[in-house]
Amino acid sequence: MAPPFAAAAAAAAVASSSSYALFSASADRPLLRHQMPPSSISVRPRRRTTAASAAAESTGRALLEARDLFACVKESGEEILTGLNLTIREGEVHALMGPNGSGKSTLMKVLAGHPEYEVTAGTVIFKGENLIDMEPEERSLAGIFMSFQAPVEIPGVNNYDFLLMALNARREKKGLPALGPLQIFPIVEEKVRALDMNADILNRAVNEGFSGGERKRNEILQLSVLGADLALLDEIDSGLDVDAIEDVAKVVNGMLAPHNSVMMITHYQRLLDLIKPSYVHIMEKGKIVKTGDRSLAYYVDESGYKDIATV
Ligand SMILES: Nc1ncnc2c1ncn2[C@@H]1O[C@H](COP(=O)(O)OP(=O)(O)OP(=O)(O)O)[C@@H](O)[C@H]1O
Repeated sequence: MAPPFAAAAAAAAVASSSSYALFSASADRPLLRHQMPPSSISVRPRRRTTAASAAAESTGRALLEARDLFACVKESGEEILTGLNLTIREGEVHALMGPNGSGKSTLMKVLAGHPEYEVTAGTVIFKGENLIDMEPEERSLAGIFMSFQAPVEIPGVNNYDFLLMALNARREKKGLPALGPLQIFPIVEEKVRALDMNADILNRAVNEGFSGGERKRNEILQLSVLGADLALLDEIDSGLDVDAIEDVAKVVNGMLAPHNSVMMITHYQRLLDLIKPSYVHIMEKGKIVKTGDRSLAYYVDESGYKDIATV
């Protein structure tokens, strides 16, 4: 039997960003309309930041500001985010760490507009606009991209067609002419090579039958082709071997530009050695309880964190 959302997803792939397509796929409902975050890609390796230089760097314009954010699971009403505050400025890299179940993934999904969650109090301003009022596809259009901890399949939607259609939808929104398959192929091919992916992956359905590592790389491929002002990366390092993490980090670093930002969830030091964070946040019970520079991550172990009260 055909997957229930396959036809809708195929149509929607033309029109929507990957993040919205994936929400819709997981929520088993049809996708809506075109979205196209700006693609702003240039290369600028991030330098290591000390606490002092991190503070000194906080002069960029605020990209995202969350204030006293509370959110619950829509179905059960269970409160997950419990008064979270966060400011991400242009050009910054934020690492989100903390114990299992502290709400890190939920925060990202709430920011991206996942339909399973409801914001019950607080505000989120993204590029000067009220993010909470925006539909998921509008958030994507505004420049938010989320890569999932467990990327879902979109059966029946060819991976290359998905990229081409999503990219052209974005270009259309920006008033740019559509590109033909042959025009974007060299660009996509170069990015596939940078991620050390097999080009055959472009001819397969999105994530269908992909290994865990291939799914993760495919998420980063989407990000690098489509671009984002704010990339939310949920454990892009989990399930990847060392070489793969280096490939992924290289691509993410290559996308960093003065005006775009990254927030990444990780449990591991090694990712932070490769993608240098401006700030590290420790999350506990639905809110950020500690913010510091890279050195804060050394207090985090694989089960979450050591005694944060002593940090
Ligand atoms: N849709 C949902 N339905 C029910 N409970 C949920 C849902 N989403 C999140 N939760 C619960 O909210 C809490 C926070 O989950 P979340 O995935 O955000 O944590 P996390 O910090 O990302 O954890 P991990 O490090 O294990 O990935 C968990 O107890 C989780 O079970």
